[in-house]
Amino acid sequence: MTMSAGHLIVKTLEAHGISRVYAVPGESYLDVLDGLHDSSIHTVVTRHEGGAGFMALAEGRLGQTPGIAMVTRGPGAANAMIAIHTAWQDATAMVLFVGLIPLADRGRDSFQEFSLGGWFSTTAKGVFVLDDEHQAGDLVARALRLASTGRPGPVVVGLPEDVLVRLTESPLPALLPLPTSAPSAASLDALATALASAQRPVIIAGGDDWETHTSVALADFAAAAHVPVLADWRAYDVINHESPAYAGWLGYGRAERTVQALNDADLLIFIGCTRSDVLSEGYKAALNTPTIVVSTDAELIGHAGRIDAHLSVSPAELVTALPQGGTVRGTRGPAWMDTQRAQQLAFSRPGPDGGTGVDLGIAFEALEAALDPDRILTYGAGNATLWGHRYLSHHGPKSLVGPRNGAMGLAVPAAVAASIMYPGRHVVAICGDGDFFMNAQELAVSFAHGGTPLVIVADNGIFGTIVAHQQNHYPQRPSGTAMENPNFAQWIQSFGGHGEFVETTADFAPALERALASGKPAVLHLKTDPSTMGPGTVAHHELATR
Ligand SMILES: CC(=O)[C@](C)(O)C(=O)O
Repeated sequence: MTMSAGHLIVKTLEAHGISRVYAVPGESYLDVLDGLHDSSIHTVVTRHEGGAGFMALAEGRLGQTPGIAMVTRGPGAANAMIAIHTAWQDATAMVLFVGLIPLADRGRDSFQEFSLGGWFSTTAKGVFVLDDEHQAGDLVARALRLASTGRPGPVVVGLPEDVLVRLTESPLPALLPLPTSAPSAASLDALATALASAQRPVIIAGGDDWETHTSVALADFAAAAHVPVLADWRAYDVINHESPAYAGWLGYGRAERTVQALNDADLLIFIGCTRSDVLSEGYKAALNTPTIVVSTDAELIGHAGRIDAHLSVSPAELVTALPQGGTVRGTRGPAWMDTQRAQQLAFSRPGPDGGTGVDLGIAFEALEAALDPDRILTYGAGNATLWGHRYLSHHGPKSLVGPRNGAMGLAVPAAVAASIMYPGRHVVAICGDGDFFMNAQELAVSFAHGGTPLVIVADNGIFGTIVAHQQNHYPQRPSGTAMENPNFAQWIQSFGGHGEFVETTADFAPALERALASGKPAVLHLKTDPSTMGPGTVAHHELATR
């Protein structure tokens, strides 16, 4: 069948199971937009390309296909860059389509021209340009595949506007199954032997590649084998927090004890993640501990320190092939795991922070109790996220989106996308005031597409993480870290949403109940104490020195 390259791109996306694209329109890719007009794909128009990119990232993390964003030429690509960096560092599958200037105008510094490869090549798995209309389908199929295989990540595809309208008779590309593998009997034996002789093993699980049954299999195995499981930074949803093996998480704001567990361990098994900069506390913790890594990334990008074995399989391929946990206990009793677990339960038990305004320690206890177990939580960056990390629980995979690269502005667009994807589930963005207003505009998209996210904004009027660093290095000289905020409750009300301005701790729980019952996109604007830098025992100086 004859069709334009732009339409063939849309047909290929449909055939690959893509159900939504997140787009800021541009005249450079009109033909793709035209193809979307009659497509089963739902086009979610966002208000900023950073929002489109972050929503695609959320789709890639919470769904079954890479997330798709579409933007136009230099300005659009520039705005979308933050999501590509995040998807790269976080290892999340997404494809960014960028409409480009016509081929004939190339190299003349024509209107909005830029170098796609120059901008993205160091932070994407691949950068392709469609220079031949007959390749349109194959290029899209290749981009989707590359985004998902090995270490997942972002792929960028440039679409010159004149190539998009050319006609082609190329057929839809065949759907290629993704590669599968299985751990060898020898590597499983070696893993079992190492586990059976370890007294203090720890499993560290992370990445996006978890489903309910694989997460349950991991939890069952670990509990029976008496091995505590720690979650990677902002991958806390890899395991049900009610599992007796779940022992907390690593990364900024972590319990001291989780790092201690790494340092005390005599065997570390990383599944779906690596001993990264953040996990190793800046390339310091447990670098020389006997280590088994389970990852489909042959290069193990970002891994620091010792490796005794690398099983090149996915978490699913490993955990469904594991022996019964009870067979690899050796002489290890439950004490090591139980101690870690007990300490995690204590760490995650909310308590008051003190200070003025809304006490987040108390508010988050109410939040944890009010949310359904299948809640989806989204985060941006900043100290405000730490209350959620510490006090809110996950009960299964694909229920968290947070920037492992520390990118601000992710929480709102991720929540909007999550709520469009999963209507009826509680979706809550946990934001500081800095993070919230970096991409707050994307809440407008919820009104157009039916999502009902709740945003909790902890407004202390400062970029708190940076103030914590300043207190450590330049005491009593805060500089460049203050903000003036509008009333965010009135702001969301002006859209037709539910907004409440909450100034006292006692007012929080009733406001939360009303927000969840409202059936509308909602913002709870909490005034909080700028001198409270983090939850509970996370002291100012401790965050600042990390
Ligand atoms: C704690 C902090 O602000 C970080 C590390 O930048 C983040 O939240 O990503």
